[in-house]
Parts: sequence; C-alpha cells; structure tokens
Amino acid sequence: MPASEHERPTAPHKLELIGVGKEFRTKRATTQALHDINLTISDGEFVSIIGRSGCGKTTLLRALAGLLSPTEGRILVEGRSLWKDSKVDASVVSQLGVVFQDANLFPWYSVADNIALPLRLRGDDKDQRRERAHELAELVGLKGFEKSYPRELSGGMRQRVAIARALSTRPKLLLMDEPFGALDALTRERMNLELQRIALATGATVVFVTHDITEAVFLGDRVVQLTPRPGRISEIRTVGFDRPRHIDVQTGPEFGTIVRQLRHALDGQE
Ligand SMILES: Nc1ncnc2c1ncn2[C@@H]1O[C@H](COP(=O)(O)OP(=O)(O)OP(=O)(O)O)[C@@H](O)[C@H]1O
Repeated sequence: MPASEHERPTAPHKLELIGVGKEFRTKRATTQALHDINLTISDGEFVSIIGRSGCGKTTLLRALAGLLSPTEGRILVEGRSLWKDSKVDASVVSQLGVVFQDANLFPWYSVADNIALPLRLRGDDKDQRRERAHELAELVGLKGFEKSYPRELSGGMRQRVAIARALSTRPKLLLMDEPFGALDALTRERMNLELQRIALATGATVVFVTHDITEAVFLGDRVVQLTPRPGRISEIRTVGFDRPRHIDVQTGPEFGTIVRQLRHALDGQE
C-alpha cells in the first residue's frame, strides 16, 4: 500500500505566520519594524503578544488584520493567504474580528445597532441582525442595554460592545490590540475574566496584544515576547493553568515566577 494511503490529511493551522517582516520607509528613515516572525496558532488558542514600546506589536496586529501589508513572508488563515502581492484578500479578511484600544463606536447608533453593524454591511436582514445583536449583548453582559447609546455607557461597557461587534460575524480569529489599555485596574481585571469567559463560550481563537505582563499571562495559553528593532520573537512561553482561570491564580507562586521571568527578559532588552 502506498505511504500516502496511511497519511491522514491534517487540518491547516488557524493562523500561520511564515517569515513575516515589515519595513517602513519614510523620507527621513527606514525602520525594520518586524523581521522573520514565525508562529503557528491552533484552533481555539489564546495567544498574548507582549514587548517593549516600539517593538512592533501593533504593526504585527495590523498586518494580521489586513490593514498593513507585510514586506516579507506570508500570513495564512486556515491555510489561505491573507495577502497576495501587497493586496489583501477580502474574503479572508472578512473572517477576522478586530478590537482596538478605542471602542470606535458610532455615537448615533444604539448598542444593538453598533453590534450588528458588520451584519448590516454584509446585507443580513433586520430580524437576523436584531436576533444576533441580542444574543451577543447577553454574551458580553449587556442584556437590557441594547437600546442605550454609547454616551450612556462606561468605558468597560463600550469595550464590551466593541467585542460583541467583532464577534457578530462569527470570525475565525479575534484580533485585539490593547483592548483594555484605557480602563482602570479593577475594570480591566473584570474585563479579563469576561474575555476569558467569552473566548471559552465561543471557542474563539484570539491574538491579544498588551503591555501588561500579568494580563498576558492570565489570559494566554501562550505568551509571545517580541524584541525591538527589528521586532522579532525572542521567547514563546506556554502557560498551563486550567481554565476557567480564577483571578486568584495571579497570587500563586507559579504565576508570579512566570511574570517575573518575562519581566526580567524584557528588562534585559534595555
Ligand atoms: N506608519 C509608520 N511609518 C513609519 N514607521 C512606523 C509606522 N508605524 C510604526 N512605525 C515604527 O515601527 C516600529 C514599531 O511600531 P509599533 O507601533 O508596531 O510598536 P508597538 O510595539 O505597538 O509600540 P507601543 O507598545 O508603543 O504601542 C516603531 O519603531 C515605529 O516607529
């Protein structure tokens, strides 16, 4: 029997980065923001990305989100190229959900209409949109606020709307760039727990950029550390705590050791 008949077809990785690099050229300078980034992410995995300011975290996330074309390498979502000759493949990008530090809500739309905006843009009918918006409002803990407007919400509630909106199209990948960076410490802690719950409930695969090592370790199945100029992966740390993780895991010795080691590695890059 030929060998190929014994081989099982393997599912492509959810996300695969192969030799990804990005160079910015301006009149004044050329900056190699990312160099030779290689990473594979599995279905349902939560990957945190940390690194010092300017090491290329946002550049990497923007490249993954289809907002900025890499100058080297390939990005594959479920085996399909996101970029082809510096042009983004719209059918691949439509399978991504993105959340930034600023919730970027439309002030004149209600919570439900903000959540359902991507569905409206792709032409879903009104009943489908309403049903999905209510389902997501409940998922992110905003049941009863569907008719409220962004100005009537706290910062944490606005970020919940942004997360619900990013999840509305049932994306294959959720990309988050410092989504809780503007929130106070207590709200941030609560949002970390909520995000973990939402990720577990939806089975979402998440790439999460943060400055905060504690947040990265608490949320991540793996923590990817970048070094600056050019941004490269210096370390990938697996975090094995059971889920759902209780906030008290942060006070345990093992958690403290991982955070200290990652902080020490970042300090060593000064
Ligand atoms: N549009 C651009 N044009 C030129 N250089 C850029 C551009 N965007 C980013 N850079 C440069 O690329 C490098 C990486 O920037 P990036 O914003 O990705 O870092 P970061 O890790 O997200 O930083 P921070 O943590 O401060 O947000 C920096 O040196 C930055 O100056």
